[in-house]
Amino acid sequence: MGVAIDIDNVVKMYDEHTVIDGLSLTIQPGELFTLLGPSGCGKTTLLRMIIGFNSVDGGAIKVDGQRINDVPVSKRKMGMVFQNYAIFPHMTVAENIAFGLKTLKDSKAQMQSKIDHIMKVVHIQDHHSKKPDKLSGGQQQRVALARALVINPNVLLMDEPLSNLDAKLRIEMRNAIKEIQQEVGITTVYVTHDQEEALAISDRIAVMNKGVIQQIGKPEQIYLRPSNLFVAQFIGTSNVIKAKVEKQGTDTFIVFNGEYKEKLDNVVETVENGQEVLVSVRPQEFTITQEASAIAGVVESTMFLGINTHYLVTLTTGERVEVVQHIEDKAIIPEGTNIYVKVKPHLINLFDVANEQTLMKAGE
Ligand SMILES: Nc1ncnc2c1ncn2[C@@H]1O[C@H](COP(=O)(O)OP(=O)(O)OP(=O)(O)O)[C@@H](O)[C@H]1O
Repeated sequence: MGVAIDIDNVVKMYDEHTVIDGLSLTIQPGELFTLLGPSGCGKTTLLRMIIGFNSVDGGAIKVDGQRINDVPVSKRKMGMVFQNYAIFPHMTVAENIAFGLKTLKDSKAQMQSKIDHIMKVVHIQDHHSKKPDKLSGGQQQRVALARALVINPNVLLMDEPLSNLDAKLRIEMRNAIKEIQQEVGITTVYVTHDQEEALAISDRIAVMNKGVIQQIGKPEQIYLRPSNLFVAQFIGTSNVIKAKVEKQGTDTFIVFNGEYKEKLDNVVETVENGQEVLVSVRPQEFTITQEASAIAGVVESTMFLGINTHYLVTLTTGERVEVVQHIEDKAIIPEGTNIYVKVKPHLINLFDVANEQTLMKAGE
């Protein structure tokens, strides 16, 4: 089911400027693999190298072990869906989809059967005679998807396909894309800068920054155990606060503000007693408590958002953190209240101050 894609030490230069300098990753057959990163990090550049719109200036791209660097776009058997749909306004839905089949030498009956089939797969069959201006954004994107899939490609490439849709439709369409991708079983490379979308849709994610892969993993691995501070801050919201490691025999503790400490079970052995570290704590990984032994702070602002309440808290260290409490946890705390916060030790992550790399054990 699907093909494997090997990206082996690839380089991309625009004029004299190197934007990707020796990037490697492997995409498994049939998986939905997402390239995630901030604007300008090189996601689209890499996607365009895979389909062949961009030259490969070093290294190799292989599909099922075959090097494709010099294979023309039309011979790569790949389908692509763009942010702006790129469907033709003067053609009906069915004509747009048929356009993808033009280069194949199918009989009329074969073409019709392929078009009918793919319209059903993407749930657009009831609109086959409509022009795109009579369709919603989501329906237009389904047409673009059908046109990419109708040629029965080996690989599907999607570049920010949901960016032009409103928030509600984006969620509906990401579910639809995931379902269709699984039904077809096609190896898919998906580009987005939206971390929530990436978490929701992907089998695996590569987080990129400045042309360099920061981490590759399943959504929950990347969220729970980010490999460096960039990933911790790019995926979701993370507060970063300073703390010190304390070692007592075989036990490791993290000490905040010189006094409040928690025992940690999943820190690498190489951390040293007294080592200063950066700790990333997501807003929901704090607990507000009455215990004076925890980290003291004052509530600067309170925002009630229904299911959760968000607090901006200034700690006595001067650090400002966002704290989220579930509605069931506590009564709403007014601004100006002195509070204490604790962390949930199994969820927080420690990073080296110097290189900002994780100090947590791999695979946890
Ligand atoms: N045709 C080009 N010529 C010169 N530089 C380019 C070209 N295309 C992209 N770049 C540069 O290469 C870098 C990577 O761009 P790319 O479009 O791949 O990033 P991206 O992560 O997809 O960002 P976005 O989400 O904004 O599209 C950027 O610094 C960009 O300015």
